[in-house]
Amino acid sequence: MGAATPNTYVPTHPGSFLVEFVPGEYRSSLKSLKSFQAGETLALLTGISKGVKAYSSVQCGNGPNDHIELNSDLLYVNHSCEPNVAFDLSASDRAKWHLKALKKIDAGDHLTFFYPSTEWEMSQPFTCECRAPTCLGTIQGAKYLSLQDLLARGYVSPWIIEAKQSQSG
Ligand SMILES: C[S@@+](CC[C@H](N)C(=O)[O-])C[C@H]1O[C@@H](n2cnc3c(N)ncnc32)[C@H](O)[C@@H]1O
Repeated sequence: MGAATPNTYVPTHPGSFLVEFVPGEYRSSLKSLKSFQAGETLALLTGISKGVKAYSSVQCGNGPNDHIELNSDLLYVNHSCEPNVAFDLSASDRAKWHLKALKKIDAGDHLTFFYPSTEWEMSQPFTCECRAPTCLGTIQGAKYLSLQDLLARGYVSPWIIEAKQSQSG
């Protein structure tokens, strides 16, 4: 699925999430239409496919081909340095991969995840506009952050924790 446009948009999770389209490159975002408790699963990652590293991919391991495309509105989950959701791809069974709440989410909240929690070295680094008090500025991937900075965001993929431990060891 390529990026949607406002004219052709059909929600992939009707009743749960809605893309808010903003003119300009990469300005759009995903809003929750429902409330969720911390720890709750917002959605299973159905419809994913293998991909190559891209602005739209999510990394699922340290192999060269360990990138997936979400093929859904979850593409529009922006980054925040104080995120409210995480992509948990830790299960060996892909059917269990899911988006989970890191804190209480109210209907109307925008969904954000901490991109370095899954991305080692991003294809498209950017200057973060999350405005969180603990904003890290430039977001390039886990390779460029300390394990402490990663763990402070509530969730990090287990393979990234291992890679950071080997990097510093
Ligand atoms: C997977 S897309 C997320 C959806 C994107 N906002 C869009 O409209 O297509 C990732 C891109 O969105 C932008 N982005 C996401 N979070 C951001 C943030 N906190 N600050 C600035 N840009 C961000 C960056 O350009 C990033 O490469």
